[in-house]
Amino acid sequence: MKNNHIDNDNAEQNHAAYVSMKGVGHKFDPRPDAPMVVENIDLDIHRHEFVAVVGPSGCGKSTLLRMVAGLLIPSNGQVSVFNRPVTEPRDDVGIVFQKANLLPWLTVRKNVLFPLKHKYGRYSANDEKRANELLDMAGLTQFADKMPDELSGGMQQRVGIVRALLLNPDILLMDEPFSALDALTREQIGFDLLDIWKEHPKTVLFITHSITEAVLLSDRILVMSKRPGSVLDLIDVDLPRPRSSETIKSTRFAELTDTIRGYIYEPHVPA
Ligand SMILES: Nc1ncnc2c1ncn2[C@@H]1O[C@H](COP(=O)(O)OP(=O)(O)OP(=O)(O)O)[C@@H](O)[C@H]1O
Repeated sequence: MKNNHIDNDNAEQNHAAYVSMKGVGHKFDPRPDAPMVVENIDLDIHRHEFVAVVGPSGCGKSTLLRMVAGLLIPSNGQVSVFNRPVTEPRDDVGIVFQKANLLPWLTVRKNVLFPLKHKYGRYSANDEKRANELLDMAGLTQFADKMPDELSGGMQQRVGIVRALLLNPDILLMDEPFSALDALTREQIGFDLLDIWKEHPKTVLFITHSITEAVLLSDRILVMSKRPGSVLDLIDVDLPRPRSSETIKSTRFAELTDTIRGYIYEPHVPA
């Protein structure tokens, strides 16, 4: 009976909006006549859902991500996580940026463990074990004792993802994490990310300029208009998982990418 309760609670948690944006708008310039950067964003993300955000350069994608992280408080509306308004920087989010920004004087393993050491002053043998498991999952076991400059760009980016995951955040915010990588590495690391996400479910907000990457990885895609960024569409990616290179060849994949291209390359007025 007790277990059923726990299961019901979890089911409810997973189904409820985990990250919620209601009427979110922002402008950096506080003057009343200054233009908005983003406006009227309504978005509910479920727990452990993978949501990609696409839209023209400057439409406010990173601004949205920073608001979820609590690094920026919206001028209008509210961002909440599990029904609590985000009012300050959250320490339960992992952020992965375009560049891994590894510390060049630490080995890969020590880079991955660094945030724990920084946060708690130390890390345990169990943390080290988890770091090794995640590094293994990311195909980096052989490189754990190497220095960052001995790794390729794709490997460094994998280290950055492992570093963000080791803190076991419930929310993973990814801001164009693969944009500095070549196309092949980019596709492979996308599949690696999906494997890790399956093993360690997280709520993911993933910003990308690549329409194919958005379709390949996510459950839903938020398509934003040009500045001031607002919601043009929220597209369900009804492609079966696990996704693979076969997925890319499917008719449905082509249909979904075409729909998004239509939004990005043809002028559209938000509804
Ligand atoms: N700290 C800031 N102060 C003033 N303006 C800012 C600040 N940060 C971002 N902006 C402006 O807000 C707008 C949205 O920026 P943001 O980085 O969120 O867009 P984006 O969609 O992520 O862009 P890109 O795809 O080019 O990375 C841009 O016009 C940018 O110049």
